[in-house]
Amino acid sequence: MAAASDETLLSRCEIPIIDLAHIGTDVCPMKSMVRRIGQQLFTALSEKGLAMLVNHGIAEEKLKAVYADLDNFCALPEGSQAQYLRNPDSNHGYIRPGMEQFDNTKKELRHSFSITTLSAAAMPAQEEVPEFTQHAVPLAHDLTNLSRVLLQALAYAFGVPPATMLACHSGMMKSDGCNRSSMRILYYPPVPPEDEGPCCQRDGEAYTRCGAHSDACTFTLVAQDSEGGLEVKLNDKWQAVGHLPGAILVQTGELLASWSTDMLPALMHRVVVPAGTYARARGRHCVAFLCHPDKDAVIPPIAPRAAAPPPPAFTPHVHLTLHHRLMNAAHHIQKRFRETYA
Ligand SMILES: O=C(O)CCC(=O)C(=O)O
Ligand SMILES: [Fe+2]
Repeated sequence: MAAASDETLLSRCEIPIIDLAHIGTDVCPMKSMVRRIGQQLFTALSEKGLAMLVNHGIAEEKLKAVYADLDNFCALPEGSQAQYLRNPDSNHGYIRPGMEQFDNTKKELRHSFSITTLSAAAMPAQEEVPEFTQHAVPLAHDLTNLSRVLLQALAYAFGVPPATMLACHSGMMKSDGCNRSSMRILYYPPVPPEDEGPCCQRDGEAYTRCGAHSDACTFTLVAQDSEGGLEVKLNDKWQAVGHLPGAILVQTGELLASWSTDMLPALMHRVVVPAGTYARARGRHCVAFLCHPDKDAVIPPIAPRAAAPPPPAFTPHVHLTLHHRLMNAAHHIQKRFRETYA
């Protein structure tokens, strides 16, 4: 069931909004700002599992360009698309509607191009989608750099050296197979699909856009072109998020939840078929950047610095447990892939 009213977390002012203006760059961050943002991020993720980032420096035009490229890719004949289908080993490539299911009770209407390597050879060819590579690669770098800023901010809040946190995520988008980070470009087509006749209330029962799940990563950055049905589970209730033009959402993933022993719980989320005819007929675009640690990373135990309640005592036993979980992060992700892909 979709969230009951037209109200959203945003319209009720229940989403923390974090302003990244003046934070500097990932290589030259402004320390005092990074510390402050670390505390804001920690509070937001521990209380809500998400925050909206504004003044993050990623121009809307860059997002619009990749949305248009995915539209052009989706318009190619199936035979052309087939050359780029997702490779299960690298997790790179095109995922047709129905190939990736988070919830097996409804058909998930979603096209996704998942980018894990920035090599031009792995992208749609110039003659098929002319500027796919030129648009996707810089955006992937921007989202990597934004993730590196947030990792440093979180490190301060956890009392971990920022360099350590960065070192554990050093392979993001390096295309060498040592890190599972991915940039997913997503298109949710109108509901029902154009070849299935007019829209009716029952479409929400047969179809969904993205089934309920949490992400098997450190955190996810989400940019979206419209509200289009994004919901999160808070206090056991599904709640519509709402859309703040230009903002990028950050959501806690399962690995951050594990390392923080659930001080920052993983956020369950989904995208439902919106109730209004106009929103259903419009389709929705989104970019989700899943920030993963390196496959061989060992993250030190983390505890909040100045947050209440007081940090749990990390005994050697807890350290061992965290270390053990971390060593199994790669296995955890493999298991999730087996459950999700047809
Ligand atoms: O479209 C969205 O907002 C969510 C996408 C998502 O959850 C995912 O790709 O993991
Ligand atoms: Fe997700």
